Amino acid sequence: MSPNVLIVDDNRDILAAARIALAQTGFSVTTGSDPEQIPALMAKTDFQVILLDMNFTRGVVHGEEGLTWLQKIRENDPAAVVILITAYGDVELAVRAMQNGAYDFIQKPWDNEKLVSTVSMAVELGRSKREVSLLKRQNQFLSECNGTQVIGSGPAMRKVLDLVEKVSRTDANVLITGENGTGKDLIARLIHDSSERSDAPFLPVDMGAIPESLFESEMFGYERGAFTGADKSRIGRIEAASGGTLFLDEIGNIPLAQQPKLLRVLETRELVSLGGVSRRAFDIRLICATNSDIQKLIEDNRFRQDLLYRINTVEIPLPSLRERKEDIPELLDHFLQFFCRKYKRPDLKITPSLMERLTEFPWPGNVRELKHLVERAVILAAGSPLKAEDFSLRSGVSEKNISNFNLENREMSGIAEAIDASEGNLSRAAELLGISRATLYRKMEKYGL
Ligand SMILES: Nc1ncnc2c1ncn2[C@@H]1O[C@H](COP(=O)(O)OP(=O)(O)OP(=O)(O)O)[C@@H](O)[C@H]1O
Repeated sequence: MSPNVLIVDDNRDILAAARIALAQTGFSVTTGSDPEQIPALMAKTDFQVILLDMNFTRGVVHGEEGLTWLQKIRENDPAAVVILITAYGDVELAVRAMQNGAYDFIQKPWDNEKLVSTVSMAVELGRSKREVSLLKRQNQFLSECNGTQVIGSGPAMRKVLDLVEKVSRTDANVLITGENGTGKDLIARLIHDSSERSDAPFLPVDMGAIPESLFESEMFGYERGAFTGADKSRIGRIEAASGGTLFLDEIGNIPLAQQPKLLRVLETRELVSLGGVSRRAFDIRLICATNSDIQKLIEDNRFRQDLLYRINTVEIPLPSLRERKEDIPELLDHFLQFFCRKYKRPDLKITPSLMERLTEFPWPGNVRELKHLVERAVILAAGSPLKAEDFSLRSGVSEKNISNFNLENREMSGIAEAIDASEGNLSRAAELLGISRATLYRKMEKYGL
């Protein structure tokens, strides 16, 4: 669908020239010569960009009319993207307009190419503003119904929350490390929500999901014509998070060749979009996360040390669930209550002996796996109290559980599953595992089972 652009100017020649230039490039253009028409036009059409003259009364050149109409437009639609048309050399007025919320200004007489590129950028900004506001509403909804509450009052989690509280008060770059499902995303959101940027967007980007060939255009944006198929300009993820927090998840997946480009942009806090020439400043708080051993990636020359220095001003390591077993009963109770409410089931209980078994389970997929299995148990259980089978610990792996490929994790969960299957009979468990009882004891001790 072509973007709708409204142009309001009392000079009909200006209207005609702008209409021709923009319509030729695929915009759907509406014009008006009297600003009084603006409210009615805005009620009828959803304009992605409004181009507004500064002076409408003959002989008046101080621009107050433009500023008044800018304010009215923004009252009507706070997300409206307005570009002001100013007389040549009236930079002071243009600056005032931008302080009052205009996106940009264009001086008369303009160069058509500049007009088209300014309007294209403005359309993109409006689009990403709407996306971000949708994302914000989704985030809010998710945290309300999914409980972004961070559960865990044991010493390991208290240490994490203490760090979170300290970094939230600053704008420092944070690196969150931990196995899959330990809550890296949750902690990143918590830092954002507790920071001064909480009213601005929190924009998560999965670095593993961006193909190398699209890295620059996705992150830094691109200009129209930058590559085949770039039929309009687009801002990148960094600018889309402007004013808020950019959360780069799976940072270990950034291709090595792209790392110096990201480093430069983070150092200078300025970027040039693909195919562009001008530098644009941005203002973001950066949080990164990884489940990889980043030091190992550096040793293997797959991650740059200087980029790590840039992103890990403060590092927050998240403990695996095995390392904070004390929180497991609390997490089970929390999710049990949450899913019983969600699925309108009566209060399902976990007996103390099952609680003990679940606390001893190694949970290779960490909190995500625990949450997922509680949800399944609540949906499928015949009644209260819940039984071990309701948790199907034997198939207890979560979709995203990459740490499951770790041999030690596999051994540990294999042993826990065998003990589970033999209902605590260790001779039988050793038999199932094809090892001696003594070896089983040794391994149980090793894994704290
Ligand atoms: N301490 C916690 N309290 C409550 N819920 C938690 C906690 N930690 C994690 N969760 C929940 O577990 C699930 C997985 O958490 P999250 O996505 O934050 O993990 P992650 O470390 O980012 O995982 P991945 O590395 O796979 O992206 C989410 O539903 C999250 O809400």
